[in-house]
This record gives sequence, structure tokens and C-alpha cells, in this order.
Amino acid sequence: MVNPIAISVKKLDLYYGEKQALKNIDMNIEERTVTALIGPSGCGKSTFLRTINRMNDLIPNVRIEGEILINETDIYSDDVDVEMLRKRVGMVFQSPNPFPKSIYDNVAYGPRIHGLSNKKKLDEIVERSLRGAALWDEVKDRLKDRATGLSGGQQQRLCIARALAVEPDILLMDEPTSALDPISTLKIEELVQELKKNYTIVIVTHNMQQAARISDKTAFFLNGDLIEYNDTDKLFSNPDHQQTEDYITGRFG
Ligand SMILES: Nc1ncnc2c1ncn2[C@@H]1O[C@H](COP(=O)(O)OP(=O)(O)OP(=O)(O)O)[C@@H](O)[C@H]1O
Repeated sequence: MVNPIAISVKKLDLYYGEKQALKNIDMNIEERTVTALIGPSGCGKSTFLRTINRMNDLIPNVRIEGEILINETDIYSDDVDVEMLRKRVGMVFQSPNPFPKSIYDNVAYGPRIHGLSNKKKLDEIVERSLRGAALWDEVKDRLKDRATGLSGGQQQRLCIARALAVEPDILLMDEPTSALDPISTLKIEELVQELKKNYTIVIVTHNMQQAARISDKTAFFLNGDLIEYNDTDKLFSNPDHQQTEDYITGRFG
């Protein structure tokens, strides 16, 4: 079954000053799928991920050419409201980064800055988001405790709950398990499988086994080029390109 396209990337180039970090990237990402971005350090995975919610806008001297269409709108056109874009395209980072606030306030943060103050509605959103991030049962009796007292794995699921609270369509994850122990990693991987029923997920990972376990499609980057974008099973068992083969068999990277 082919899902509708959630993100359509067309001839995307990105430069940091003179240096080109993404070269002519074309990619269609389907709704409600998990796409893994893999490749050696410095190949452009995180840069590419950040283009999808314009996080690179915050970096000086970045120049972007080409298009990224989300819901048929080019997110780089002048009239795009970047705050609204980031509401629809949430992001989870490598190290869990909860705010130094309570568990409740972390999750309620996004809805509050978007103007919601009704306590009952906020309570509902906090519960729904924490359930969605598979954290509710562990924290429901201590919502007023500081988030920084949670374990690393719980903090990362809290960050996922915080992202879910503003009801995004797309979730970007930049190596979300690299700072976590194996059990917390497994929980996040299971959660990703659950979340893809409702969200489109793009995840950067250094762990090829993780990409193979959790993604539907895998994109292999090398020196800013998208070398291969294929069904995950195909890419890891019978890739179309020699460079992919060399990378997944450990010949470089
Ligand atoms: N803020 C920046 N300013 C200048 N160059 C940058 C910046 N961020 C990344 N780069 C360069 O762009 C290239 C791609 O970096 P990027 O972080 O996207 O790679 P990556 O594949 O995510 O690497 P890693 O796996 O190590 O995180 C690298 O050459 C990097 O040095």
C-alpha cells in the first residue's frame, strides 16, 4: 500500500558559507512511515533532518535552494509562519533536554505558548501526550515533580510527550537513543513503532541495526549526496549501489 506523501523534497541544496553540505536531494516521504537517515559522521544527516522544520534558519550563513513541500506548501516560501511549521513538525534531540520545570509543565509548555490556559483542557493534553509517549503510568502520581529527576530514558519519552502535546503531523528525531541504555533504547524503539500509526517519523541513527529494526525506508547519505533511498529490507539485504553495500558491510564509516 502506498501512503500519501507527507514530505516532498525537491532538488535541495544547502550551503554553510562556501561549503555545500547537501547536494541536490530528492526524496518523497510517505505519511505514517518511519524513515531512517544513515551514513558516516559528517555526511549531512542532521543537516537534512533540520531542513524539514527549518531549524537551520537559526545558524548564520546557511543558504538553501530547492523546495520542501509539506501539505503542498513549500516550507521555504516567504509567507510561511515558522512557528506554525514547527508546531506541525516536532523535533526530539540526541540528549534528552527537558526544561527545568515540572513534568506537567514540560508537556503543557507548547499548548500554553500557543495560547491555551484552560486547566481541564491542559490536563487532558498532558495525560494524552504522556500516554502517547508511553510514560503516563510511570509518572501519573508525580506530575508536579521536576522533570530533571527522571531517568534518561524517561526524560527522552517526556521530550517526545512534549513534542506530541502540540499535535504535530511529523516527528523528527536526531539520534534519540544515542545517550540511552539498551532497555531505554528498546522502549523508544517500541514507541516509534506505535507512534507511526499516527505520525510520520524521520529519524537519524548511527546504529544500522536500529535502522533495520524500526524503519520502513532508509536513506543513505555520503558527503552530502543521497546515495540510496530504498525500502529498508532491500537496502540492507540487496542494495542498489556499491557505496551502500560498502557502508553497510562496514568497509568504511
Ligand atoms: N553549523 C554549522 N556550520 C558549518 N558547518 C556545519 C555546521 N553544521 C554542520 N556542518 C558541516 O556540514 C556537514 C554535515 O554535518 P551534519 O552534522 O549534518 O552531519 P551528520 O551526518 O549529522 O554527522 P554526525 O553523524 O557526526 O552527527 C559536516 O561537514 C559538518 O562539518
